[in-house]
Amino acid sequence: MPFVNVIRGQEIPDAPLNVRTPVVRIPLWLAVAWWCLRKLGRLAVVYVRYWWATLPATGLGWLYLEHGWLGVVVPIGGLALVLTGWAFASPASWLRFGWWPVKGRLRRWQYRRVWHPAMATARLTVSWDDHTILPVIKRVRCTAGADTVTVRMVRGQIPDDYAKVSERLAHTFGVREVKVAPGTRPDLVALTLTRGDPLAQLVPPLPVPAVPDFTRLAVGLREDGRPFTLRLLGSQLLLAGATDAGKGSGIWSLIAALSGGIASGVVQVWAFDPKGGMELSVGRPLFHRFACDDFPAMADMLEEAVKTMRERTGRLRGITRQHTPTADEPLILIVIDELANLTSYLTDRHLKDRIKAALSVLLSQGRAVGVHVLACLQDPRKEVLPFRNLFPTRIALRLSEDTEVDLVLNDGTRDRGALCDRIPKSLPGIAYVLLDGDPTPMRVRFSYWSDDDIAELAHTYGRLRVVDGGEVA
Ligand SMILES: Nc1ncnc2c1ncn2[C@@H]1O[C@H](COP(=O)(O)OP(=O)(O)OP(=O)(O)O)[C@@H](O)[C@H]1O
Repeated sequence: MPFVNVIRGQEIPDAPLNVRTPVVRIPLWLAVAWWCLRKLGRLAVVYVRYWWATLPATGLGWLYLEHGWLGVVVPIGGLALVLTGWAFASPASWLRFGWWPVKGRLRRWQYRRVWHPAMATARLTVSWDDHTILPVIKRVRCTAGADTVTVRMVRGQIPDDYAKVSERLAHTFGVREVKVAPGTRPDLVALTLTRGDPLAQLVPPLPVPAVPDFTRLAVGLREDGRPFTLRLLGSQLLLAGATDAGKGSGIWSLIAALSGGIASGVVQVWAFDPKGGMELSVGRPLFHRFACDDFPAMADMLEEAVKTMRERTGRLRGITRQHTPTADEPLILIVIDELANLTSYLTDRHLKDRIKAALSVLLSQGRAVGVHVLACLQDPRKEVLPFRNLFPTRIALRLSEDTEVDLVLNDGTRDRGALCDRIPKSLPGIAYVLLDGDPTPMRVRFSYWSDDDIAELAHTYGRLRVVDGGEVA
């Protein structure tokens, strides 16, 4: 026998406590009227929510009733003409204020249709107290080839929860890539869904500026369509990539961006090509110093750079915190094609220690006095750990394994979208980089300089020719 009877409409005489709820009889007309009212209310909500579609439709309906078909065709035709004129006259403003906002609304509707299953399969829904709580789409913004979906997270979630399932989300929404970044408020996360690939086409050599801007050297293209620029002032650069990943195009893009300065004497490039000169010897006239297989000469050159650096430091101490390159005191860029050849594979222990010591000093103290290093590395497991934090700018081309990505860039960067191990071999020169402290990695492609382009560059801008430490003017 139940102790308490709570069954609606029933009374159990021998139950000690009956809490039967009263039965209220509602007339049919009232139930129908209530149902109609609710449906009308929902319709009004939809009408207001989708005002951008419902208001024009209402206007057109009114015009049709007042003036017949002509009343509909004339305004639509007129509007189409005005929009076409706008698109031709000012494509940028048409995209920004005309097409992309409309596309954003359509896309928002598309994402909402599949949102619940997408969140459920990615385990981003939260079940609590018999309810399933979904993240909410706040806004969708479209740009060329990418949509940025701002999502209000469920309480207790963090952006990294979304980053961890970014690959799954990309497949669910049928896009090439999903990148995750914290939103403008702590409860928001921004998902950037990239569709097409603006980097699939080869990036041709960029124009060489006569006076290089050391804070913005254009070396390629970003996936958002903007130029990929590198800051050399105050930085040291590490370029990691597997065999044939395109380290050469990274080196040559940077040297090309500096060539105007090489010609005027404001920049000196000291090139180390420990793989026998295969990569860099084409551009020899551009280099102030060049060494390819003479390791003692390389150690001497590095120690000479340290000496120059120390002299400058002594002179500039207390005067300025950042050296300004001039023809009398040029910016020195030390380019090392394969760092591990100097620091790991070298069998002469004494030589190796000399090189390592000089490099450590240059990397830690050189950037303030205009002595910079661009080091390439094929296998990040070899030398990246002792040196990694001495390179403020790290660029990862195609890598062999997913674990290498966080080794080169920062911990957690692969989860945030730097899929270097997924870059196809057919797309050399594509890389991921962290720009200006932004935790979301940017996908970029270096411009491609063929041997002929490099030879022409060297012919136009080259000044000195130096072989294995011996200077040839
Ligand atoms: N940015 C680029 N765009 C298109 N093709 C490129 C680009 N960079 C390199 N390539 C092509 O990819 C191939 C390998 O390039 P590269 O020699 O620069 O790779 P790498 O990483 O230096 O290789 P290695 O480790 O063997 O020195 C070359 O055939 C080159 O033509």
